[in-house]
Amino acid sequence: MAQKDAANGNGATTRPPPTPSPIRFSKFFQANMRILVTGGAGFIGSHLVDKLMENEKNEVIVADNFFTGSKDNLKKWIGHPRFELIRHDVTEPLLVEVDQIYHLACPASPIFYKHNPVKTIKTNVIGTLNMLGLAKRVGARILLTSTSEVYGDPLEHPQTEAYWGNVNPIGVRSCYDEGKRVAETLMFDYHRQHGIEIRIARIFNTYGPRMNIDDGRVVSNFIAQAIRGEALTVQKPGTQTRSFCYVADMVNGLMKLMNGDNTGPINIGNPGEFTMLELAENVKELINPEVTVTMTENTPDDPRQRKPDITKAKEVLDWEPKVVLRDGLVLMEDDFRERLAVPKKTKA
Ligand SMILES: NC(=O)c1ccc[n+]([C@@H]2O[C@H](COP(=O)([O-])OP(=O)(O)OC[C@H]3O[C@@H](n4cnc5c(N)ncnc54)[C@H](O)[C@@H]3O)[C@@H](O)[C@H]2O)c1
Ligand SMILES: O=c1ccn([C@@H]2O[C@H](COP(=O)(O)OP(=O)(O)O[C@H]3OC[C@@H](O)[C@H](O)[C@H]3O)[C@@H](O)[C@H]2O)c(=O)[nH]1
Repeated sequence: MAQKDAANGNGATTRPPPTPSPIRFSKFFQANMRILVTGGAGFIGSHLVDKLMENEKNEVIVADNFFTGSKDNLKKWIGHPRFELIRHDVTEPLLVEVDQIYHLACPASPIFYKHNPVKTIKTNVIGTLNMLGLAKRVGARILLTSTSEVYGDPLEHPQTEAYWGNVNPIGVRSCYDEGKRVAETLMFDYHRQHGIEIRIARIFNTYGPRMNIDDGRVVSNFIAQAIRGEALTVQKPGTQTRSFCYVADMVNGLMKLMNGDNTGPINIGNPGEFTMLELAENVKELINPEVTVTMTENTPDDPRQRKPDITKAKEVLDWEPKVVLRDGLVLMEDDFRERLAVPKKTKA
């Protein structure tokens, strides 16, 4: 029971939250909500920025080092009076005046986060410390995009937020898994010690338009392979499972979490669970029935199963995903075909 309470973030704060800028309480000047999105040039971040920019009361600042993200993802906002883009690495302090911080900066694809593992840890630990320091100074609310990888290779299925996980602390994925676990710890310590308003989302594998074509994650790999007419590379054994969430559902969940009352951690993901062989069959059927499926070597510590229990998100956020995998794959196909310049064959 103690485990459940701690996982739900019931640790009491010892201090009142820091005071936000006086402009928040100004009588005559209607200030906009100033929102910082770290990692906003990336896949999820840029979709979040699109949604935040729809609200004319929001001013959005993106801070990104462009390691996996791109200005291209934000091109429609560059030059907009309510939008600012800063080339910045979150491992360095950032001085901006904001009311909310969506802290996404961190490579998400295993290929990229394993590329420079020490940098990945610095991004998760020093980057999160810096953003918490900023939140403390300006009295901002901060949301961390944590991950299903905090559950490691889970021994409980599906995973609830109360599960403490089964993570290898010294493996090749640890820079990310353990990095995010420390980031969660820092969030709760700043909350308890300094009264910072925190929100933690545990995101499950998310897919959709605008993913890097060479991102290396399974959905983008299979879709690009199917469009190019290449074999779909299922890593062994192929029976490992994942739950895939469409990006629009994810953004909706993150915004509800930020603007709600619950600190989290809260699982945000789609509970539909598929083996990688099933995913390959779906992609093949929907996108290119002529491609073959080939079995390839897997990487160390690949989790065997993952499925979110989203009871808490339903209860406290009134959130659940709307887009089923087969619909989401088709939406993503259109975007990938455009970027790969391979139009759909029309039936003769
Ligand atoms: N997409 C998923 O399936 C998934 C699942 C779980 C958690 N998440 C988390 O969500 C967040 C966004 O994921 P994504 O899929 O959009 O990944 P992404 O790689 O497309 O985006 C990450 C962004 O962060 C930037 N970045 C990386 N290191 C940085 C640094 N040190 N300083 C500043 N910017 C930096 C990158 O350039 C990129 O724009 C990440 O924190 C990731 O861990 C994603
Ligand atoms: O070409 C491929 C790529 C991957 N895979 C398999 O597909 C499964 C999913 O792999 P992905 O690379 O998409 O990523 P994972 O689900 O392991 O991690 C993902 O979800 C949790 C997030 O925190 C991570 O940031 C995200 O990358 C793995 O079992 C992997 O072995 C293939 O079968 N073929």
